[in-house]
Amino acid sequence: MGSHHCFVCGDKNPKGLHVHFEQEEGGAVHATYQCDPTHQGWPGIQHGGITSALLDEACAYVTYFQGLTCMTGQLTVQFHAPIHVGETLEIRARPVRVTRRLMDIEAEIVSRSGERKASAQAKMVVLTARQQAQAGLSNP
Ligand SMILES: CCCCC/C=C\C/C=C\C/C=C\C/C=C\CCCC(=O)SCCNC(=O)CCNC(=O)[C@H](O)C(C)(C)COP(=O)(O)OP(=O)(O)OC[C@H]1O[C@@H](n2cnc3c(N)ncnc32)[C@H](O)[C@@H]1OP(=O)(O)O
Repeated sequence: MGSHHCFVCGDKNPKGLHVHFEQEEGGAVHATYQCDPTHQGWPGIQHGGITSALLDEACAYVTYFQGLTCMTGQLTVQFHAPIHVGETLEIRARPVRVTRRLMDIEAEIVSRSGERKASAQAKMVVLTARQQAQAGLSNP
């Protein structure tokens, strides 16, 4: 569990998505999520912002499980197919390149039947102690 009040994963956020991420060998993460009717954009279709938040969070969890304090510097999302209300989704992310200050991460969302719904590439910036303090994350 990251922050208890996180919109995507927080167990104490009454308006949150309550997604639980698990770690895999090699630094990858995964979670499942069922598309909720309150998160529609077009009728019956999940809002792209929710899809983006799920992908962003998966990328954040890759860094979190490695003990790093990061923020998303860049997130590029591709929406491949509509996500329908009620569909159960698998969310996955994995590190592809790691330097001292940056983690490049790829994430994707697939349906239970294996249809690729969305994918993303993130640049997660490893915060310096000063940046953590400036962001108010010194005692998260
Ligand atoms: C049990 C309880 C534990 C409690 C723990 C609590 C919390 C922790 C929890 C959870 C983790 C899990 C869940 C996640 C939580 C949140 C989820 C999603 C993540 C987000 O949603 S987070 C919000 C959105 N996010 C922002 O709000 C960032 C705003 N922004 C800034 O705060 C600065 O902009 C910053 C710091 C990003 C950069 O600072 P800066 O500009 O000073 O850059 P700096 O010198 O540090 O760069 C170093 C290297 O990153 C490269 N770089 C920099 N910026 C880049 C960019 N934009 N694109 C591509 N590359 C970039 C440079 O090029 C250089 O690369 P190189 O080393 O190769 O030269």
